[in-house]
Amino acid sequence: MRVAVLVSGVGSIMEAIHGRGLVPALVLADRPCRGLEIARSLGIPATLLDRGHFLDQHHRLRRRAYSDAVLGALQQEGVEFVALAGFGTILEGSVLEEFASVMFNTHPSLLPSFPGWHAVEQALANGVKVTGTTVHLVVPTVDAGPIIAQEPVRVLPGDDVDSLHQRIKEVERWLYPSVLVTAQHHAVRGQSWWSTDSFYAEFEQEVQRCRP
Ligand SMILES: Nc1nc2c(c(=O)[nH]1)N[C@@H](CN(C=O)c1ccc(C(=O)N[C@@H](CCC(=O)O)C(=O)O)cc1)CN2
Ligand SMILES: NCC(=O)N[C@@H]1O[C@H](COP(=O)([O-])[O-])[C@@H](O)[C@H]1O
Repeated sequence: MRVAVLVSGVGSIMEAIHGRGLVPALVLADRPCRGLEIARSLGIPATLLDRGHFLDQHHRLRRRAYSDAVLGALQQEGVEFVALAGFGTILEGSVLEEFASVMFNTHPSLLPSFPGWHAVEQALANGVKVTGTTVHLVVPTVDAGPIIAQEPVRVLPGDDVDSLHQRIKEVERWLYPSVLVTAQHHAVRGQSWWSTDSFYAEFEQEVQRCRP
């Protein structure tokens, strides 16, 4: 299955996906970031599709124009499966339709708590004792897609955003690839494959094999 990973940050989740043998056909970033550098160092085709180049568009059209450009880049590489890994731009329109039920995201909270771009900060600000990570399908409403997997992470005394986020990432780096490795054997565009017994059974085996 030809997989694309979309990044905006340091790329440690993308690196973990690669480390589990799921070699991306393309890594795409919406801004210059270390994730692109890591991809190139791994010999993975890497594209900067800078969303800053779409600022001349009217705000309402900007996101649509950018999303259409992402779709074009994915189609050019024959991508069949998309994993967002710290990708910082909200997508809309045809790219979401084209990759319905085969576009994934990993989010650093237990959705529906703390959606958005500042989930770890919000968990600390609200004083929760347990947060975690969520793997979900990407739909037009941000962080509202069907949940595929979740894992809890305890908040420790003295945690700050960095320390808590690093512990969450430690979980993401085994949980997200476990979902993706399994899903590539079951995912069918436009079908609710994630609620089948066969997917869940294989996913559980993958988790038992890879959970630290
Ligand atoms: N249609 C969807 N697009 C995206 C989703 C999604 O679920 N549906 N997930 C996000 C990833 N994400 C949270 O997991 C997320 C990323 C970015 C934002 C956001 O507010 N972005 C701002 C700019 C933020 C910045 O760069 O400072 C924006 O796009 O205006 C919220 C949630 C990826 N896309
Ligand atoms: N709302 C989206 C969001 O916050 N995504 C988060 O960005 C980080 C990327 O880490 P990385 O750059 O080290 O791969 C991950 O923790 C991911 O959950």
